[in-house]
Amino acid sequence: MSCFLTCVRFDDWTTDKKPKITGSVSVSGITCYTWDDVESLTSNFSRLIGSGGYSSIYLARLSGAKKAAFKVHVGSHRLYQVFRSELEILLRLQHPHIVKLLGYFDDSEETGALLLEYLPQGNLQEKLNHNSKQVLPWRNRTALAFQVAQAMEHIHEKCSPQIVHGDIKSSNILLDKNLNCKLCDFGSARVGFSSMVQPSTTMSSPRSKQVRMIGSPGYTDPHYLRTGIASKKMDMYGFGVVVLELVSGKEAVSAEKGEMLVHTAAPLIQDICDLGANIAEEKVRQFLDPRLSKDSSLDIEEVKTMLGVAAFCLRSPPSLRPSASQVVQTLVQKIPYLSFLGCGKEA
Ligand SMILES: Nc1ncnc2c1ncn2[C@@H]1O[C@H](COP(=O)(O)OP(=O)(O)OP(=O)(O)O)[C@@H](O)[C@H]1O
Repeated sequence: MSCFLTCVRFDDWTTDKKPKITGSVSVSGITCYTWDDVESLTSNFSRLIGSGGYSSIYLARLSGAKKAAFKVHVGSHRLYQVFRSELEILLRLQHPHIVKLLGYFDDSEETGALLLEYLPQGNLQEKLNHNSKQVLPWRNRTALAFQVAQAMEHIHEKCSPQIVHGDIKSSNILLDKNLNCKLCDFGSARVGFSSMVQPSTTMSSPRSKQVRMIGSPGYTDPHYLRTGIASKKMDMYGFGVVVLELVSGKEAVSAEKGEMLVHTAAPLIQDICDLGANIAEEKVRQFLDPRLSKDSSLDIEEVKTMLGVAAFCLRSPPSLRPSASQVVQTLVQKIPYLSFLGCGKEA
């Protein structure tokens, strides 16, 4: 098999931001594969493990029986551009709670594939689903909120140039065997100043060139829908919805009634904003995932903290929302065990 053809290093960026091919040995651990390799590692695409609007994700088996996931974008230049954009961003990112890029295939025209570390427990949306065999314990839910906030703090504040994810939602949060998480799907992400550019061409003239709107139903910041301006605060909004899902166990958009969780939670969110920790326990319990009633780790004050975080993240105008690092600080101050879970420090 003709793997390990080329390598890409973080310091090998050319001015047009395309990864520069530097040799035949993979030094940084990020490998460029051939299409034959993609076919062979996925056993001819025999096991589909996920799919989205832009790609299909297949199980790949590396040497030594190590598993990985090949995220394949095939068939159009538009999908290819989504692939390129995600590749360029993942090449910059290294964080314990962001999915790791292991390699890629790129035909430079219309097909691309990202080889990602494999997360065996699927995504958070599936795990919270009522048909899931396992009920996610309360302590894991607080830890997941904390870990996602840390990943967002990294992309928003600690890396340069800063990155807006653009599609924070529970199906973009992948779980490992210990129920720790990694943020994935940077296909909608915006880097640096590009995140602040208003796509006025789409909004003003239907004839003009289409600019792709980002985000997913139930998670999209109303301010972004109105203005088209992608910002860190739109990520905070999506995070607020994810925290509501973690507390309630409900979907962002109910499959049965089509109701949005932000709407059903609105009266409670208002009470939290008005009363803070003085909110009646009864109201909090009514919103709480009923499957947590027997969970001995449940602490109602922690539930109030999580709801407080969600309420602040969902505020309008966006300038009233906290930053990711403020969320990280609040969670660790109010839920002290989070700092002892081993997820408080970057690896
Ligand atoms: N590394 C991985 N390990 C395990 N499962 C994965 C991995 N990457 C993706 N998946 C599965 O595939 C699903 C879709 O992945 P992803 O969101 O990256 O695709 P997409 O085409 O960008 O989707 P979207 O329509 O949300 O933009 C995930 O929700 C998850 O269930």
